[in-house]
Amino acid sequence: METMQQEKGSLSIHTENIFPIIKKFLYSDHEIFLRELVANAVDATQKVKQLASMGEFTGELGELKVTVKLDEEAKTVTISDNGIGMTADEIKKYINQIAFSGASEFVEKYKDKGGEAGIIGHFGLGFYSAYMVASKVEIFTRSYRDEAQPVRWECDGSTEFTIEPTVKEQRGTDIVLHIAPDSEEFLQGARLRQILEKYGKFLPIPIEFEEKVINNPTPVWIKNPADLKDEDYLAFYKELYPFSEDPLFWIHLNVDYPFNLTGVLYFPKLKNDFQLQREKIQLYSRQVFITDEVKDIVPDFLQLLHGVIDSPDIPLNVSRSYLQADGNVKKIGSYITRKVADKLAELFKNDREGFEKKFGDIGLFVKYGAISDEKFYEKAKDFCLLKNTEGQYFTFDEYREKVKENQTTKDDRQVWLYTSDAGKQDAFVAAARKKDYDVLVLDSPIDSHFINSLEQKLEKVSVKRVDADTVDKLVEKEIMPENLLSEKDQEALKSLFQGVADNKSASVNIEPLSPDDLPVIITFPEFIRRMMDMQATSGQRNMFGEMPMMYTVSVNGNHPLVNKILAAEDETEKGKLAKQLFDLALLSQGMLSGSDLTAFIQRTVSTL
Ligand SMILES: Nc1ncnc2c1ncn2[C@@H]1O[C@H](COP(=O)(O)OP(=O)(O)OP(=O)(O)O)[C@@H](O)[C@H]1O
Repeated sequence: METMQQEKGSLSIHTENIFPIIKKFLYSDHEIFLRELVANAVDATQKVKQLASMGEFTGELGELKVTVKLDEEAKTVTISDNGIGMTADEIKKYINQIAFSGASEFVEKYKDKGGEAGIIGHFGLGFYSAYMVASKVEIFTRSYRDEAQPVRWECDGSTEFTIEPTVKEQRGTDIVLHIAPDSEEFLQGARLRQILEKYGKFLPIPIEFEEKVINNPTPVWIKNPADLKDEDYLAFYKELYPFSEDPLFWIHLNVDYPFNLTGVLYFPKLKNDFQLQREKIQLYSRQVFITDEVKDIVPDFLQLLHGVIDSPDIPLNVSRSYLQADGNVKKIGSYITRKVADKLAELFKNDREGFEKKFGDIGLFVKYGAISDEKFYEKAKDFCLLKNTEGQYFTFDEYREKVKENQTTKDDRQVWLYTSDAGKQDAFVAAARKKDYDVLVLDSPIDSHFINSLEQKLEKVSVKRVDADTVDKLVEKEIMPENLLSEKDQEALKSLFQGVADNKSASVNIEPLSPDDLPVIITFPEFIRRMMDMQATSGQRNMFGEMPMMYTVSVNGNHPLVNKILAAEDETEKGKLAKQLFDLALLSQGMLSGSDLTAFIQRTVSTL
């Protein structure tokens, strides 16, 4: 065994203040010290295992593990491993120089940008992150090399360190943190356990804390898909999200070129509430949890999925703007997008019926993807389904065929009709169905955006809500019914109803509808209504401000009751009739409320 003596030295530091700076920058994320030190300990065990497999280490490997110990009285937290260990020279090189250069590089880079969100928790500051919580750190280590002298290193966060021979029986490293007075929260067992479970739940070797192993070293994503059953994937889902409903299906990701990535993505039952996203995709790097804020790595719509992505190729120690420009990160986004689209296409092709049943739960996701990602749309256009009021499902092409005959306008455009609420818009749906028009159900919060993007993408298709116009005008045909009323009668009706509506947002039209249609119909012009809907769902302050919804009052010139108004002698009688018909139209659109509704009911009762 080589002999060594105590040695003192000074870290080659350009600024004396590095530790206070580290402390300040990492303010919000002190807890990652444990992630960093445990990850180093795991790496050390992996290294000795690798040496053994290459025949460079022939001793007893033993059961490789990492142990975290808390000593409340001594105010220390110790991270121990039986990994590769370090010689005195290695400590000098790896701890005094390399680890330190990592820390000083960090400070150099970010000293002016301490506030930039995102960098902080992601930056693997490595060994020196110990000084965020410790006033003094000791290392006891014994290298795997037989002849190596065990050493003890100590540094109190100043630029001075001590290194000296020590006694240590076992191969490996103990890192002893003397917790600083301002970090005593880390002297609580429950807090340490919480941090270990957050970052270390799937580390590849056992992590022991308070006599219990806290991790599952072989999560499904690192296994071979061929060896896994559905139960395994479902059990893993429960492990990730104990309180969630089972997912619908999943994709096992596995790629090693041009970047390294494994993972499992699950499709949850989304229903219609994509605002309520509690569970998130978790990002790991070699089984170390990094974050569940993946918005710079995974395209927005994919964030509706759940599961795990593990990639050592995602740069974590850089700022957000850099991340977005990073080539690997972009490729990862498009790889996942392609995999997800392929999986959906395969499900659609192999089991159309099953796919239709699931569509209620994944439609929101598919539509969101189709709107926001051109490449996804290219695939999704063949499996994105439209459902009609009869509960039948169609692809875009199938639907085009279905309505071609009956819903093509005189200028050769198709009009696709939809309802956003089949119950409320029942009268309009019924009118359209009577004309043999098909009506789609598009009632999810994303649909106003989806419809807009459909119109831009599909040639010669307009999409209109059933109450966007009177039924004859929804699909403008060659032959429009003629107006039988005289100009004078039309004028008279117009000013009568304008008076009754008493509303600047209402415009009155006299129209030659069928006598079977309702006498007065209130409709909302598609374009403005949709823009307002879109702004409401995207939660922006909108350019329409508090503007009331514009609507059209269509008076059916061919209805007997309208003729009765014209025939009435007395002006008050005319007014009364018109008011009653107008209120009925409001009622059918759910727009009659408060004292107007009460008055309407009383008036109606008194006529019976
Ligand atoms: N428990 C340990 N056992 C053996 N060597 C260790 C241990 N902890 C640290 N080291 C050595 O010290 C070096 C520096 O560690 P540090 O954590 O600062 O940086 P890193 O692990 O190389 O990178 P990162 O910044 O990503 O953590 C390691 O590369 C390793 O060689």
